[in-house]
Amino acid sequence: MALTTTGKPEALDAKATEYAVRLDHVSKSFGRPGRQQLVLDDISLDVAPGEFVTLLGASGCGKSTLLNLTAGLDAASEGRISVPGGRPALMFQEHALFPWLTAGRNVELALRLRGVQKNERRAEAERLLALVRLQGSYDKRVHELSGGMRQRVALARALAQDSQLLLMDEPFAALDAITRDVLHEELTRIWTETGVSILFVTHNVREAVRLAQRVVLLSSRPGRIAHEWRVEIPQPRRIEDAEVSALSVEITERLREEIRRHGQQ
Ligand SMILES: Nc1ncnc2c1ncn2[C@@H]1O[C@H](COP(=O)(O)OP(=O)(O)OP(=O)(O)O)[C@@H](O)[C@H]1O
Repeated sequence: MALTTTGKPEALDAKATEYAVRLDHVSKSFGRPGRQQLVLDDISLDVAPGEFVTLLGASGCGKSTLLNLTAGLDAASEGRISVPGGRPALMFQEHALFPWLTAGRNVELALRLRGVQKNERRAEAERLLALVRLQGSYDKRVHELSGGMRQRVALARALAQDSQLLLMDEPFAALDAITRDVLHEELTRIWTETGVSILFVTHNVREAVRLAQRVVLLSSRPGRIAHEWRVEIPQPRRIEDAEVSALSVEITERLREEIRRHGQQ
C-alpha cells in the first residue's frame, strides 16, 4: 500500500515489519487555519510485536488523541502511522456495550463484524468470555453485570476482533482499586497468553509501571515524548511491590517536572 504523509493508519505486510505499530514524526493540530492548537508534536514511537507499552502524561497532553490517530478514528496533520496487522482493537474507559444485548451477544457482534461464521460464533464467544473469566455469563444482560464485569466483557469483545494490536484508553480508570488490581492481573495473563501487542493510555503512574514493559512519558502542550523507561521487573508484579513503587516515584518526579515546565510557559 502506498505511504502517505498524512491520513489513516496504513496496513502493511505484518511479516515484513518488526513493529505492531509505528508512528513516524506524527503531529496533530486542531482548529481552523490561523487559529490552530498544536496538540501532538513530532511523535515517533514503535510498539514491537507482543510488546506492552503504556503511554503516560498529564491530563490534556494528547494521550487520547494519539490513540485515536493510531486507531484511525482521526487523521494526523503530519507524519505517518503504520499498523501492519490491520485495524487495531479498541477499549475505552466506558465499556460501550449494547445494553439490549447479553454479554455473549455483545461479543458475538464483534465476531460477526470480523466475518466469523454464524455456527462458530457462540462457541467462540463462550471461549472469549472464559478467557476473561466470565464463563457462565453468556446470557447476562449488561445491567446485571458489575463495573468490573462490564470491562471484562468489553475486553472479550475487543479480543474478538482478533487484532494483533490492542489500544486501551484508561480502561480501568472508573473502577475501584481492588477491582482494578484484579483486572491488572487478568490483563497481564491475557497479554501473556495471546501475545497481543498493547498500547495502553493512563495518567496513573503506578498502573503504567505495574503493567508495561516500557513506559513512555508525554509532555504537555504540545505533547512530545519527554522520556521513556524500560521496566525490567518480572511479571506477575503487584502494584504495591517495592520495585514498582521505586520506579513510580522516579517517573512521578519526572512527570512533575514536565507539569512545572508546562506551567511556566
Ligand atoms: N476534536 C478535537 N477538537 C479540538 N480540540 C481537541 C479535540 N480533541 C482533543 N482536543 C484537545 O487536544 C488536547 C489533548 O486532548 P486529549 O484528550 O488527547 O488529552 P489526554 O491526554 O487524553 O487527556 P486526559 O488524560 O484528560 O483524558 C486538549 O487540549 C483537547 O482539548
